Amino acid sequence: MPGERKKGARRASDAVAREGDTSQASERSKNDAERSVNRGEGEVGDGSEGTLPTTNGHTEPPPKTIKVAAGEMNGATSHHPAQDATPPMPWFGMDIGGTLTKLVYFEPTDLSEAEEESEVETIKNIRRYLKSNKAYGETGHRDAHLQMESVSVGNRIGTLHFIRFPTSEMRQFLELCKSKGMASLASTICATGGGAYKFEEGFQREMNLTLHKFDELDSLISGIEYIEDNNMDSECYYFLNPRSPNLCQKVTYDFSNPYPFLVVNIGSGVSILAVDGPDDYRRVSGTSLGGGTFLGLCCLLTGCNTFEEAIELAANGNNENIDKLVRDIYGGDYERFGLSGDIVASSFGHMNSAEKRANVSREDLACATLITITNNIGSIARMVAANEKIEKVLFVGNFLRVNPISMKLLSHAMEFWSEGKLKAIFLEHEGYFGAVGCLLELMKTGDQTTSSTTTSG
Ligand SMILES: Nc1ncnc2c1ncn2[C@@H]1O[C@H](COP(=O)(O)OP(=O)(O)OP(=O)(O)O)[C@@H](O)[C@H]1O
Ligand SMILES: CC(C)(CO)[C@@H](O)C(=O)NCCC(=O)O
Repeated sequence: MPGERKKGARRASDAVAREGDTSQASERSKNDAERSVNRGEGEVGDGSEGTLPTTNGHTEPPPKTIKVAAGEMNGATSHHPAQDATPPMPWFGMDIGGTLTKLVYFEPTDLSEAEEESEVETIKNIRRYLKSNKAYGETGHRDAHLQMESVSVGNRIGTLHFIRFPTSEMRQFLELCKSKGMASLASTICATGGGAYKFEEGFQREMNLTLHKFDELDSLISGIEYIEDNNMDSECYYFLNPRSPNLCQKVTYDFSNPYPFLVVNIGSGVSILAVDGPDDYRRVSGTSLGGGTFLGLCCLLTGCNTFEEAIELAANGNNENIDKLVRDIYGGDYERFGLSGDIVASSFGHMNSAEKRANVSREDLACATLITITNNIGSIARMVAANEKIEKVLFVGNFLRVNPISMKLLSHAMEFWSEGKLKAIFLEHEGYFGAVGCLLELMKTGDQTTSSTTTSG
């Protein structure tokens, strides 16, 4: 595994007031576990527009308003010295992953009079189109519940909007961009993820757009640090009593003293990073058994077609019809080594029996697949954490979207197998950090990478 130390990701929040000198931070950490948030078993999002559930299936809270330091909330008529240093609008960060493309759109809310007057119609139309819809074409979605208001990016104040679509729909996305006049606006778009390389030529050919590429792991880390800084009261959480349906609670986690921590990014595949400081991380491990494996196997085994369907099936299944448990082998616990009878001894271990195979449901198959993949990721994360002597483990990536089963399993596995030493921490913006990091890079570029807007629509 590559273990090269990477320096380069920078802490990027600067202008937003961060509560927290050291004394406040330690006060906060004392209170850490105690600010509990309503918690229930998550229902599965069906992706239907206007009714997107939050991560845990609750009704969307109103978009969060972030505190901004005095003097930073410029009115619409004020002038920004910073505006000369920002690239031409519109401002997007794009993470083109193996399964999903994530798009973060930064809408400035501090436009000066001059900017408003000079803003071309095409940009106004794009803003209107993005904001007035939650669905774009057949498969694009805006996660309105994740929207962040009054945030500072590159010395500008505005709203962050979070949008995703399947990477397999890239051609349709390019068509949509063309139809909205995007191709005529900027000569460069900032992108990260493997697709920034794979689709570079396509963007150039179809849209006459040059992709300005950023490394996906640099972007991931800087995006995590930025969002955590700017949404610090409600970004990180963990589960208390993850195994108990009645006692399980989602609790906010104070991450104001973060280093060192491990990031387990569960996308199509899994990357594991050790983060030792703001500019200091290494990719220490990874596995090809990730979110893509779960979805691929589930489609094969159950005939389902979407991630949402796979998760819903899993929520209604019983893995014990598929997996061989310790008690199926021992008749009870394996006491000598602390293996309780209800631990999975062999994933899919019952499936060599024709009789058992005849009695399994699609739900059982989806459930066992989800548990198999999740437990394997949990085991690897635990071994890496032990190896690196790191106790805080951040799980991110869209595999955790609408997936409380895996989050609770990971929470339990981390705590149980480490005898309480390791903590599984989750982040509300799950799979969007790479795109955010990419946006931060764009906002640093000024006029260097993008040509000025020349057309009106
Ligand atoms: N609507 C969805 N469609 C497809 N997969 C989804 C969806 N929602 C969640 N997922 C899960 O999220 C995974 C993709 O996560 P993510 O977007 O973080 O990774 P990626 O960037 O596409 O992959 P990689 O980083 O490996 O290139 C899928 O493999 C699937 O398990
Ligand atoms: C290839 C990437 C980095 C693409 O995001 C990701 O899918 C991944 O980390 N896969 C696992 C590769 C490994 O076995 O380490």
